[in-house]
Amino acid sequence: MIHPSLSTRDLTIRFGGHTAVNAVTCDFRPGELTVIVGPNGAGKTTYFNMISGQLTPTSGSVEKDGVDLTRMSASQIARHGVGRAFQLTNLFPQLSVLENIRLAVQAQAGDGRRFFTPVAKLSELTARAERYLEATKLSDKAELPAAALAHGDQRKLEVALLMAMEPDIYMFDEPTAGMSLDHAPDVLDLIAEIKHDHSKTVLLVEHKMDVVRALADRIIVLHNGELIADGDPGEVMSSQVVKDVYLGNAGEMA
Ligand SMILES: Nc1ncnc2c1ncn2[C@@H]1O[C@H](COP(=O)(O)OP(=O)(O)OP(=O)(O)O)[C@@H](O)[C@H]1O
Repeated sequence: MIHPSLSTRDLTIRFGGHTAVNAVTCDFRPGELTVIVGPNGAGKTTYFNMISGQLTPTSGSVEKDGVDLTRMSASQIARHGVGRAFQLTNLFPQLSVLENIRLAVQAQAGDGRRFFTPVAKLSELTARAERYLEATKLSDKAELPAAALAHGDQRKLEVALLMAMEPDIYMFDEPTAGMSLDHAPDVLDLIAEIKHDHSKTVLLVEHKMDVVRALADRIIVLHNGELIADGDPGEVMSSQVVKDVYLGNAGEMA
């Protein structure tokens, strides 16, 4: 059995009297893509927010490769190799697409604070940035200001920035939300490629069943903040407990 790269133990958060995530214990392993499903308000995003440090749990813990991340800030957690795709929060809108990726590569290389970069080093960083540009099919947009990208291309740029961080754990929260049908396959192909790298662990929150079917190695189901099912996609989706949960949410799992 492969050793878990990421674990949550009894992870819990309460907002006032409301327990949004309740004692979720789960291990995630390299080479595995886990899709987290559940009805609206089940606690999926809140669970993600505790793993990536946007929220501090009320109790329980998050551990990566034996390191306790529970009380760390979001940026410390990112430096420990947990990368989450965010909508444009780490983007410089006026800089070109390539420059944005190069800055992310530079930050990953530990040169983020250096004002002057030697030319040889700069060309190496640019070459790496160009690889991510190509992987995300944005090469023809390299010189455009990031702000000028259409929504679908901005989502691809988010993935490029995430790849440039070279995280061990990739977290995606509805990566194709709001995307047109012609752009979504590119992003899904990228995630599929990431999952083929067996050193990476991928966590995905997703409502769209075609996306879940295409990518999931494993599905976990949250309901009212609790983990109610965990396992092989076919088994989980056909289980009675999942059918019961979704019965009152017809149409949600399209
Ligand atoms: N900062 C907060 N303060 C108070 N309540 C919150 C906060 N964040 C989340 N909640 C509550 O926690 C519960 C879980 O919300 P969460 O957004 O994690 O669900 P979700 O499964 O991601 O839903 P969706 O699929 O609709 O995105 C909800 O009842 C929500 O109202």
